[in-house]
Amino acid sequence: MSDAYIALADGRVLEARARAPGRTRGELVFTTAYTGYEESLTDPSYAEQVLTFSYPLIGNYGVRTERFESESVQPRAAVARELTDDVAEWLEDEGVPAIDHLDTREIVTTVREEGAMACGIAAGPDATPEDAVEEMEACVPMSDHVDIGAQVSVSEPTVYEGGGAADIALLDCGAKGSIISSLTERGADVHVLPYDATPADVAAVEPDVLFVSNGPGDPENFVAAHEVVDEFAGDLPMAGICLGQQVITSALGGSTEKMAFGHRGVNQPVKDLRTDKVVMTTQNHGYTVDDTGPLDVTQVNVNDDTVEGLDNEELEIITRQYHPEANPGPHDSLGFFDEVMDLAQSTPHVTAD
Ligand SMILES: NC(=O)CC[C@H](N)C(=O)O
Repeated sequence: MSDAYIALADGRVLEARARAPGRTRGELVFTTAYTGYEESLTDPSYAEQVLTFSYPLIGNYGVRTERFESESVQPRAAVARELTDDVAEWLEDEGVPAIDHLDTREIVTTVREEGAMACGIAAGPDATPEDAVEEMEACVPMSDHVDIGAQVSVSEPTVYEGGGAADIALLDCGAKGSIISSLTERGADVHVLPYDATPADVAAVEPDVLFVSNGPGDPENFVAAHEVVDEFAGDLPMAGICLGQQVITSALGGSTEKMAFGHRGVNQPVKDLRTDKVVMTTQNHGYTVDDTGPLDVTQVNVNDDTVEGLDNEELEIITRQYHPEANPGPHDSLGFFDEVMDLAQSTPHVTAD
């Protein structure tokens, strides 16, 4: 008798073992990362998703809060072939359902073939397959989570001091902690602003750079962030990571589209078109830039040619689709933050009036 079930939108229901009880639903995605489960499970970009680990053993070096990217577990549920007790207990304490002892290869191949899909999970002594199906049927498409930013953003402005070398206004659409620390470590004061900050809120911190963070869900739903980008383009240098790249691009007249199953892992090869150099990158996204608008493509994914880096020298904009801050993942692309610091030195400040 199983005590956990996962129902997929294609009609399949898989039996599993409950490791943290509960019922939930979300968009079923997978990561191929073989390390960094603490960082992935606390990455706000996973809100409203059910995260499957393709690597079979998750938790073999414990759980340490120093590695967390935010204060709570962000995916709706975790799925792995085998979760250690440390991870299972952490997820149970956080009230996040977790299941293991199922064929995660079947989930990965299904998502690869059919795309990210709705799923429902029921785990615990009284769980039934019907409960999981009921959850799956109540799951809404990711783009219907129109105010997803409210789940993951600060509600009040918060300043992280790094020494005053620059003032960076960071629109927190669900920022990973290591994006903030990558900037403070380079001397910047980071003014973290809510995802729905107004242009006046941004001007009030007199920033040298506007930085749009990573975040969950459909970038088109971050309407206020689009308005801020539109307002300051040309007057203030801008940088963005992942959702930040997507928001900046579409605010300037480009567009984004949903990918079949996205990129999630720590070994995605990215080629810089100006240097021909290839680096390994950390990724976690389900949308991609389609039309780049006024921005030039600087970097592409070696596997599928999707846009990984954009810039516009005149507008002083640089963006990345992958996660240069790593955490987890290779540190090949940390130099992006030095480029952001260079942008901060380049122009007169915007001042509040
Ligand atoms: N990590 C991110 O910022 C993800 C961006 C967006 N939610 C996507 O899935 O593409």
